[in-house]
Order: sequence, then structure tokens, then C-alpha cells
Amino acid sequence: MKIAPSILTADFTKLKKELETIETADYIHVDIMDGNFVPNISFGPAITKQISQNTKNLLDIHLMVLDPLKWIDGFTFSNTEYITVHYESNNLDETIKKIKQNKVKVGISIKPETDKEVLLPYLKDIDLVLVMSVEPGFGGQKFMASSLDKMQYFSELKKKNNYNYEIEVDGGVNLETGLLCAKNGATILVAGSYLFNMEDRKKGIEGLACLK
Ligand SMILES: O=C(CO)[C@H](O)[C@H](O)COP(=O)(O)O
Ligand SMILES: [Fe+2]
Repeated sequence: MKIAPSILTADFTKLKKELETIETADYIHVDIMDGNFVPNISFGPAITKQISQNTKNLLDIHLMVLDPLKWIDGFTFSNTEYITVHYESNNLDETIKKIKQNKVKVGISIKPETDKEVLLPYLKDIDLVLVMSVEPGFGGQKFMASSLDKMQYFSELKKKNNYNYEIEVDGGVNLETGLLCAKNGATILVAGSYLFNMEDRKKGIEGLACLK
């Protein structure tokens, strides 16, 4: 299992130190919220640039914005591995094209209420499916078990068709819910409050990484 700590819950007054505590993870998950697509604002390209310059980890950018197309260049750094956009946001096809032009891997996410089938036409061309297990907008929410069926669905389709995407889960992930995700085909776990509220984050990451 690959692990992507969500930097949203970090203490930004000591960003560099916070980044060091999660350096054993596979990715840093970076949540971008615009106050329109979700009822919250996080931070933008300038702060993300500081994150990018202060970590050796690869970045997994989660864009919760209404118009992602105009933000792709701003979040393309040398260590940006994935940019994930929401199916429910504007200009999806053009945005996917732009992410690929920037030589970044493409992720698509769906909100908890969105039908999983809407992603069918995209699955052969993308690198990551992000299953939201909370309503996007805030860290620290309770995991929604209804997301498990979606993971299983994308996992079965992946096997059947030999697709290449990762199946990432975001929201309310801890050791207990992470195990359920692992059993249902998840390959990357995002964890924010669970890891950042821990004394020993390295141990926390190890624990999640062992799940299968
Ligand atoms: O995209 C997100 C919220 O919209 C965050 O990545 C997610 O909530 C992670 O935080 P936590 O693990 O605390 O639930
Ligand atoms: Fe996220």
C-alpha cells in the first residue's frame, strides 16, 4: 500500500519540520480548495511551491476547484507526480489534455454522491482514480463506508481490462478504515488528521503501508 499524508492538517508555521516527519511516505497529498467548488479555501500555487521546494517527496495534487484548467500550470512543479481534478468541475476533457501536455500523471476524483459509472469513458486513459470517502472540503471527517463499493468496482474493472490506474482513497482514513480500503482494492491511502495527530508519524505511515 502506498501512503500520501495530506498536508492540510499540518502546522504551517513549521512547514519544513512537518514535511520531514512524513518523508518516508510515497507522496505528499496537497489539497487545493477555492471556496467555490467546496465551501472552504486552503492555499494556492505560492504555498504549494514552498512545499515543493522543501520536500524530496513527490506531490499528489488534489484540485477541488471549479475551473481547474486555469490552474494546471501553477501546480506543475518538477516533483508533481499527479494532478487530480474532479469529474464535477468544468472543462474536464480539456483539463486532462493540459495535464498530459505538462507531462504530469492524471487523476480524476468523484464526490461521494456521484455515480461511479460516469468515469467509465475515462478509465483507459488515466493514471489514478480518487475515491472520496468524505464530502470534499474539510479534513477530520468520518469515513463513509459507501465508498468501499466504488473501490471494489474500479479494482474489478482494472483487473478485467488490464487498466493501469491507481485507486486512491481520501477522507477519514485510519488503521481501521484503511484496512477496509485495502481489502476492497485501494492502492494509495491519503491520511491527514490520523497521521498529523500522531506523535510518531513514521510509525503511523509504516502501519498504514503494511495494510493489504
Ligand atoms: O481532500 C480532502 C478533504 O476534502 C483531504 O485530503 C482529506 O479530508 C484528508 O483529511 P483526513 O484524513 O483528515 O480526512
Ligand atoms: Fe484530498
